[in-house]
Amino acid sequence: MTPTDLALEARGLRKRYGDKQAVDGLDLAVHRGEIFSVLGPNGAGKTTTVEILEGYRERDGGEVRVLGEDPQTAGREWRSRIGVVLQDTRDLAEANVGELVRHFAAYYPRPHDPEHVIDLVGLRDKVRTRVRQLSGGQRRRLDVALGIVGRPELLFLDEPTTGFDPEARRSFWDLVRDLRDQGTTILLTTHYLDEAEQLADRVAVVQDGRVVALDRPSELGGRAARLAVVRWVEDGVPREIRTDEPTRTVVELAGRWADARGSAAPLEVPGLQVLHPSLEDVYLALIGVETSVAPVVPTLQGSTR
Ligand SMILES: Nc1ncnc2c1ncn2[C@@H]1O[C@H](COP(=O)(O)OP(=O)(O)OP(=O)(O)O)[C@@H](O)[C@H]1O
Repeated sequence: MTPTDLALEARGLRKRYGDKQAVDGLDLAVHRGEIFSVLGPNGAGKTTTVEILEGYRERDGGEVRVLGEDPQTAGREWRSRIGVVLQDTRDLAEANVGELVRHFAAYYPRPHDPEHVIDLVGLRDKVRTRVRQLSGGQRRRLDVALGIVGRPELLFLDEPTTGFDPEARRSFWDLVRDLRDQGTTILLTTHYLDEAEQLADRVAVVQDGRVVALDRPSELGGRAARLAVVRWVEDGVPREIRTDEPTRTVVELAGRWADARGSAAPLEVPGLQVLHPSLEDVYLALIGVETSVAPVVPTLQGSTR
């Protein structure tokens, strides 16, 4: 991988607020053209990290390159190449949707057609509506429109679908995939595990200011974390086996169960269940939260949860 294949790279990133070490030696490398998701519990250091990468916050230590430049010293030309979905457009409450998107487009050298962007985010029928009259979900779509209208090479999406209804989330996901397919690199922070699973090419789990796991969503936590759990109840005692061959395990269990009871035909095994850990189960195990499927996961820090 050459440095130019990376849209952004952070090494040993550190940031402290008073006696709180919010970012504590964090490493991150995002390839050009990928959707990279950052997951982590409240207070893990995600927003601080993203704001440093966006150039809105100074770091205490570490190396950062975003589109080849240090965000702390990069100029206007660099800023026009990144897109940031603002959390809040309240200051602009009196403008209407169409005015605002056109106004933002004018700041960029190669913007998308504002009308096309308004269609893309599904706000065509709100084009003359003032910002303060939009619903929460419509406001987020407007935030996204403002983030992408400048045709950014790198787009930061911070919890973009908060307040969306299920249908709006799905159409937003399609929009994000389209942007990626057109070559936009996307850094997505989200609290929705299904969103990361649907969208992200790779996921980093951040806890206590460090990356504790990094992989494709389907591989996160490693093979052991993905083992199926076969459960049943024997003599009133719950039993379980972790296996990558749940079908064979169930067939063997059923055969043994019937044999032990002198039956030639299969018998129902009480409480039989086959469970597959979801990304959410793996994620919760990584950050140390117990769930009913609780897989065993190694973290990048060397410990096992
Ligand atoms: N301006 C600040 N001054 C002091 N402490 C701060 C400041 N900003 C963040 N912190 C603290 O730094 C830690 C990391 O916060 P940060 O907002 O980066 O986490 P986060 O992962 O984005 O959390 P959330 O998911 O809740 O948005 C938290 O303990 C937070 O209280």
